[in-house]
Amino acid sequence: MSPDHRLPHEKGFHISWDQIHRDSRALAWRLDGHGPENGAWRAVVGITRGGLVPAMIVSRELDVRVVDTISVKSYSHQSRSEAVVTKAPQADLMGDGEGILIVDDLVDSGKTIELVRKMYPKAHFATVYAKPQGRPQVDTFITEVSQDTWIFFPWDMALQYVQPFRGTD
Ligand SMILES: O=P(O)(O)OC[C@H]1O[C@H](OP(=O)(O)OP(=O)(O)O)[C@H](O)[C@@H]1O
Ligand code: HPA
Ligand SMILES: [Mg+2]
Repeated sequence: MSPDHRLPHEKGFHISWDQIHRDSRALAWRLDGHGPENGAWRAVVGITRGGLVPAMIVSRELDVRVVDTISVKSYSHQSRSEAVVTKAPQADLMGDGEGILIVDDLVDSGKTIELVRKMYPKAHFATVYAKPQGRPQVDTFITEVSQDTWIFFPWDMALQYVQPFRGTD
């Protein structure tokens, strides 16, 4: 994608599979022992689709075997539209969210988590990455990036050839 297509984001932060794995593990370790039932979490819920990778890694690290999903759609390419829930997790599992760890890959404007938090006010919200505008919406995160940075995840990228810095004749 050309830089023009990335505007209005000034910068790109490109994350490899290895990096998201390490950062998701760091998130799990930070959350370990902080659940309400003897430190344990009742369930991990991933916000689709980006939250599914960190949710899987967190649930694996914390040995949580109950994993569910909530589907929220809010972005089409890089433009934001109204966030809508297109699939909810199991109602009897969720209750008001007490003991539930809800995981997403990142928080940007905070609108996605704001919507989910209204549904489950007692849940704990965790993201791997956070931008300043959405930061107040998350309880735990690992790395902050500036608001004008677009985060590129490994599932949206592919290895490709790049020209040498000095070019060729
Ligand atoms: O804090 P916000 O401004 O709401 O943005 C953050 C959300 O946007 C992205 O999801 P997206 O809606 O693009 O869907 P996807 O996870 O299926 O790619 C990202 O994965 C977060 O869920
Ligand atoms: O920076 C971002 N990267 C990928 N998806 C996103 N959805 C909102 N912000 C971002
Ligand atoms: Mg998402």
